[in-house]
Amino acid sequence: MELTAKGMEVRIGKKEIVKNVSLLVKNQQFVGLIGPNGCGKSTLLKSIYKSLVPQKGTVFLDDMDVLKTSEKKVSQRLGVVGQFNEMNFDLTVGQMVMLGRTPHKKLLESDKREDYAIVEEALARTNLLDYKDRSFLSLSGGEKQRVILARTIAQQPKFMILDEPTNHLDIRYQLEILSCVKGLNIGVLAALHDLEMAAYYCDYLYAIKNGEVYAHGTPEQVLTPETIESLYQVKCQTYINPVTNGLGFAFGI
Ligand SMILES: Nc1ncnc2c1ncn2[C@@H]1O[C@H](COP(=O)(O)OP(=O)(O)OP(=O)(O)O)[C@@H](O)[C@H]1O
Repeated sequence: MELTAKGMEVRIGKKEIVKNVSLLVKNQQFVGLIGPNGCGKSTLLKSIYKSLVPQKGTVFLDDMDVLKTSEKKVSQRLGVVGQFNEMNFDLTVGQMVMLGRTPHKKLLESDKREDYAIVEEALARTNLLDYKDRSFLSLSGGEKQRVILARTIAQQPKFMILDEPTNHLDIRYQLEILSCVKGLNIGVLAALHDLEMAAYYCDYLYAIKNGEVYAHGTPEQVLTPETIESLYQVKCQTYINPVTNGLGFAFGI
């Protein structure tokens, strides 16, 4: 499934936060959104997944006009792992992940054997089988993050948007989560702060600065010292990471 966002503009109050951004995620591509704090990544993603209404722009998932289609229909195809996942009421991990099945059910329809099997598989993919009966609110930040990903996997979306999915996660789980998402073989658009991970997992990158696309291309094209220095106001040198054989980065101020 292909995502096409064109001419996205978001203003909050008088401030222009997203300025005429267009981007494309081709079928099964893993596309990363990078850029400094406050450059507009989350706002852009929210305007794409209907959490806020852009002043201008269109979003299509293949031929589905996302901004004009009902939430339920969109959720049958698009899964979202947002940045903040706080809840005020408690559910078990199993119940939380079962919520991912909601878009595929009719009102008050009960859970079927197939739904339980899908939930088990999502828990297995995220290494959470042992947590199934734990209370969600008792989990650590990183564990909660994995549950939210499991819920989104159980939704069986054809496209996934993730806003800093590795927030709260230790190094091992950062790698596991991104490998897990990559292994879904669906289109992915993810805001990522870690440039080595972006270089390693992404097929294509959009760098955002002051609400605009500053650069886009393959990780090798975008993640040059010059672009990184301009985006983040740091000194930077790139090298080949001896462990991953991917791009590595050394920073200083
Ligand atoms: N509801 C709001 N009211 C006022 N300003 C807002 C609102 N939401 C976002 N902003 C501002 O818009 C700018 C972009 O915020 P956004 O969260 O999109 O950035 P980001 O690139 O995702 O940052 P980070 O990397 O820190 O998560 C920031 O300056 C933020 O303060």
